[in-house]
Amino acid sequence: NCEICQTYINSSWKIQFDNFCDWYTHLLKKSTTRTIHIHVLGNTITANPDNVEYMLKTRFDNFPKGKNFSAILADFLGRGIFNVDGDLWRFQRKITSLELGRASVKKCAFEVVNHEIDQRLLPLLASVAGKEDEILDMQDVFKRFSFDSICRVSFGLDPKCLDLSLPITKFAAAFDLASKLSAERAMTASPLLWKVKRLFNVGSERKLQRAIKIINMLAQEVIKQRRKFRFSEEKDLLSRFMGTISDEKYLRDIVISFLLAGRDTVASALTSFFWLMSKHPEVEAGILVEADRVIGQNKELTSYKKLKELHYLHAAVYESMRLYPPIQFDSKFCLEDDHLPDGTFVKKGTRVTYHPYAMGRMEEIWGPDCMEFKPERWLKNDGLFFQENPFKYPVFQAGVRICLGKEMALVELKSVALSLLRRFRIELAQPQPTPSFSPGLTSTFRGGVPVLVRPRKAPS
Ligand code: HEM
Repeated sequence: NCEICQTYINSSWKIQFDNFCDWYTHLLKKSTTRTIHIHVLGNTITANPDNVEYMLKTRFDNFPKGKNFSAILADFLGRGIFNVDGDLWRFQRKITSLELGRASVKKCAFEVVNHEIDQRLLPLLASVAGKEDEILDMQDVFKRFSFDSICRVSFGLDPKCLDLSLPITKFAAAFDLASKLSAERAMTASPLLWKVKRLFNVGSERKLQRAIKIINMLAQEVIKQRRKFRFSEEKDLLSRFMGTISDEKYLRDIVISFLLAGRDTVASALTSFFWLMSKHPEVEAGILVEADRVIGQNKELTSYKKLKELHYLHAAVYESMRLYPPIQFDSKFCLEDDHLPDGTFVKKGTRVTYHPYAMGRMEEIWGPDCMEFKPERWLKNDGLFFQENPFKYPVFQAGVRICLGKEMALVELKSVALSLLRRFRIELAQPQPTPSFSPGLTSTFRGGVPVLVRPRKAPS
């Protein structure tokens, strides 16, 4: 009898909303506690920062990923860090945070990313700049860029050196499909539906298994090449794992989790950032003015230290992910009956989801102008960036399992933004008033983002 569940089952939310997350945002705004429950999914969803802090920090142990959710992603992510709790998670988190936390890795990430930009991204854009008939899908370009970057930083490999039986685009398509079909599993009213399909290897489950097979080939090749290049002498994340794990399947799961972590999130953040830039020339101008002041006119960015001095750019990147978080929502599983700080009772076994996309649109968190794109909201009077409470902005998650690649991601986002904006003006090839997202584990623009690239008259 629940109206919301009826709307979910017959998909009638599509009449009013372009995106599923917009419908949830609407429901969460109407709720006085900013928490709702979708009975048919057994899912409590919240946009209340106190609840988010409670589940991600205060009562972290009572809100793990859980077996039900892990089962949904098990075929795709196996025992990779994104899909496990307990000792398996602690082990991978420890190795990863030690490796990614090293100052030398941050410096190396800056160098790798800027090398990728200079050698691949800029020449690609320059080759189409100013040509009216050359349309580029920025989303696709950013997926390639972030794939190369994560392979080089985390695995110490350039994808070009992989001896692949299929073109890299086939792997990319398989990745996108596996992410979409795995996310769709989570949206079915009963897990029985996809489990039966998997048992008989039919429909979407058949496609998913095929995509996973292709992804496994890629991960296998990464491990093979790393071994060939004498991993023990190298210092990269994969070599660290290979030094302690001999189980090939486990290593493969780890590689796949890092590809997903590093490729899709960064590509998604860059895509929505440039989509917003095409609509906000005043912000673009602000970034260029700051760059000229801090780096110097006609001078190139040469150090990680200088990048950190670009506060307006940093604010613009944060602001863009406030409105368009790469991971729009994220779910945990309640182990024992609990009460959230807003008074919501959560029964043992319930899926509990925090919703960064909706949280970025809440007036009580961001004020009455919450729907506007305003990097200034992140700056103090002295123009320095001000870090908001992470539980109000859980774009990188927050608390005990906060994203381990945050710093690396910010280096990538800011370096790409700066390099491209200083050389080109990127315009949408077709008007696209609001983004429409396709289902997936990370937010993806349906149909990509086709653009025209124009050279800037004089480099600023
Ligand atoms: C804009 C880019 C990024 C965003 C928005 C982002 C966001 C997130 C979020 C929301 C989670 C929690 C996911 C979950 O538990 O279900 C997460 C976890 C994680 N992220 Fe990121 N991420 C980004 C880039 C990266 C990059 C480049 C890496 C590189 C290695 C990375 C590595 C990780 C890892 C290892 C975890 C798992 C942490 C754990 O479970 O303890 N992320 N990230």
